[in-house]
Amino acid sequence: MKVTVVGAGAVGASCAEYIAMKNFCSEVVLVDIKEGFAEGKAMDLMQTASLNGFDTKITGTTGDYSKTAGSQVAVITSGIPRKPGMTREELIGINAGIVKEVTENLVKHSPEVIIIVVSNPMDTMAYLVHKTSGLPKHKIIGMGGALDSARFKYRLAEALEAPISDVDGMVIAAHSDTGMLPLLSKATRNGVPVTEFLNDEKQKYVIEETKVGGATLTKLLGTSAWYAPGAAVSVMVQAIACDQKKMIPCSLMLEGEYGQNDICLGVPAIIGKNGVESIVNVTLTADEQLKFAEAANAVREVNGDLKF
Ligand SMILES: NC(=O)c1ccc[n+]([C@@H]2O[C@H](COP(=O)([O-])OP(=O)(O)OC[C@H]3O[C@@H](n4cnc5c(N)ncnc54)[C@H](O)[C@@H]3O)[C@@H](O)[C@H]2O)c1
Ligand SMILES: O=C(O)C[C@H](O)C(=O)O
Repeated sequence: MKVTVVGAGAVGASCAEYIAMKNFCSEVVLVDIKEGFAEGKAMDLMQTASLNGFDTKITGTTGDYSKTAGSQVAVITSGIPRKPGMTREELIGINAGIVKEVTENLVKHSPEVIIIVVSNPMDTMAYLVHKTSGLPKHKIIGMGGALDSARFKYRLAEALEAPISDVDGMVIAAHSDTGMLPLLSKATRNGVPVTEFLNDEKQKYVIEETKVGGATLTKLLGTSAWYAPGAAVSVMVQAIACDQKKMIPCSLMLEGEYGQNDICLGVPAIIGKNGVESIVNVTLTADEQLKFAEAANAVREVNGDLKF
């Protein structure tokens, strides 16, 4: 499988590295706008191949999309990241233009491509790709839930004082500081609801720390995170490449599911060779339904700032 990653910055390079290390792709093409940057990252990564034992060929290009032709999957990470104190939504002014232009270039050279959208504000950028790419809806997947769920599991393991392999859980709704919905009611430790182990204070801690997971790292790093985002994308690319039919929460165009229409929001989905194989309808509590609807209202407002 040939995969293109647009944006050879922190997330793009990390994602290319994880994909290569897992050795399931024949080729990864990195694209960046900064002269020589993608070529340099590709060369540096290729020089880890003999050390890390992978055969994936990684190449780089400065904006030559003919090199991406025939990609089955493309990941859009191009755009600016937030700085401490900013919200993801504040990035829309710069990132919308970048994501639109990149999408047009990708589809021109790979009309059958499946696009994974990473650039922020991600739910709105995924919506923009739907409105501008002409691709069918099962081929556009926003990455947020996979990362947020990994952070949820990290916080659950911390609160439970348990190994992460013992815990399971999922985050849906918006990829934003306020609109994330960690499904505590469904989270388990080896099949036992975590609510049986955690008191109210610990439950609240896990939920709040999960929601601001990206902001916490941005404050510590001075820019946003890249290892877990890169790993989350690689899991999604592998689910497509290997037709795993894995259930992963992703930001998808909703047409009636979860009571929403004409919006991209995080919902559990089965991911396989066609991209989105199906959306999974999970029964939410009344409180979760309310929070999901509130998150949708907030994302809809941000989408209103888009110009097509
Ligand atoms: N959805 C998520 O969960 C998630 C997670 C982490 C980061 N992000 C977002 O991903 C984006 C990238 O973050 P980063 O930390 O990698 O930033 P970064 O600055 O390290 O890398 C971005 C790269 O995009 C390139 N770029 C800009 N315009 C381009 C264009 N038109 N064509 C090709 N390349 C272009 C830049 O030159 C840069 O190398 C940000 O918007 C960030 O908010 C999203
Ligand atoms: O927090 C950010 O701005 C980047 C990304 O969305 C993340 O969650 O790490």
